[in-house]
Amino acid sequence: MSYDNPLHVTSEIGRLVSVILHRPSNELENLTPNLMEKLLFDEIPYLKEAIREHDYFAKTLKNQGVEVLYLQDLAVESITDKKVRDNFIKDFLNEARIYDVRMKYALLEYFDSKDNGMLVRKMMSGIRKNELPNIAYKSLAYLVDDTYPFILDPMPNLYFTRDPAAAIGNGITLNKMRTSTRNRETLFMKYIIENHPRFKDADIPILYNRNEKTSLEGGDTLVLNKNVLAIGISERSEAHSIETLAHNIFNSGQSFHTILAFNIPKKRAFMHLDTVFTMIDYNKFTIHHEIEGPLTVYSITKDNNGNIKISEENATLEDILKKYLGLTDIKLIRCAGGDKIDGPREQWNDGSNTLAIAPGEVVVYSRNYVTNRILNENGVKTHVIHSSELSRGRGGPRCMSMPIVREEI
Ligand SMILES: NC(=[NH2+])NCCC[C@H](N)C(=O)O
Repeated sequence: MSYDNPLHVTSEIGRLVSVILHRPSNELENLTPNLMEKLLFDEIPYLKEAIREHDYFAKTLKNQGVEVLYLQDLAVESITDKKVRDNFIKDFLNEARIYDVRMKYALLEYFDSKDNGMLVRKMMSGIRKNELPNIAYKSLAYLVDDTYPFILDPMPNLYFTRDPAAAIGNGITLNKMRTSTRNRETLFMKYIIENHPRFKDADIPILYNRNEKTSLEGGDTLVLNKNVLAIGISERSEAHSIETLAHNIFNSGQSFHTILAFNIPKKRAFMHLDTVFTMIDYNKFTIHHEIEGPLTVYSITKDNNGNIKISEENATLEDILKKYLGLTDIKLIRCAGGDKIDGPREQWNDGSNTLAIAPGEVVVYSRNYVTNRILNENGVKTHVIHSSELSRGRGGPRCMSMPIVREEI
């Protein structure tokens, strides 16, 4: 199946055609206990095993006919032009929180000496102070914080490709991330969209931009169908961002006419909407039972004068979904059946965070076996992947994937 546009995502469940992943690499070897909180990890994964698990994930997708693209390769292929490469390095350093000009210059020289492959790898993995021991000028900030081991912080969350950018229809959101730790990740997709031969001439609508003031992350954006989006107002995505996005989407000439904004609890276990809610079939959804309770959903539409209209929906989640998706029968499948112990345990390891690769067919983590069994009992086909190390970053199969093309449903 081929589409005129390199981005084509009009649902969460249409057969997955192409997806962007990131194979974890040395950035994970730069996690230390002191930095875990800042870098949004709860544990330190064992890299060798994480790679093995991730390769299995990629193989599972390829075996189902999915084209797997890697973020690192796309980034390298986007900077073949010398001018683009120079700008890329410049932008990267400007966002790296290195304020001393001489330090910046030393890094510029260091990056200049690398080929494109090594350049991208180093940007991702971070630079330890002891990698550049002979740096001629050490800034006061460098010297004062003697115990801080990095000149450039690593980006261990890169393998969650879902979050820094998201395809919606033929457009893309280049996200403004909630934390500065993840904000640098979005630069890669910006350069890819602007410069990679696969994307650069396609005139892709930018539905949200990384220089916005308020945050929006891809784990909060779900394309329910070609007319309706669900977006989380969450720990990571702010209400104002959703209004801006609504405005841009309604004016992008696409078929989307409604955004359902889910106001979910602002806490780490629920960081994005997709940690508590995903769509897995025409009428089936995974859900963490704690969001069924008091949950406010706002519908955002456009009135006849082209203005944005917001109304609070006073109905159950089930009725809201029925109403907006035009369905008569809906199944909400609770994480671990809503059990008081298994539910939160499996949700913590992304039991609800499934990646649909076709209607009723999902990729799931092996460790969430209670939820997986319930999915099977409900007629959902599960492709089970290993999950000892990958899950330590608090993200599941949906977080680890950025679909760019799905078949229409
Ligand atoms: N779409 C998602 N749920 N992504 C999960 C990202 C996990 C990552 N450690 C973070 O805190 O940002």
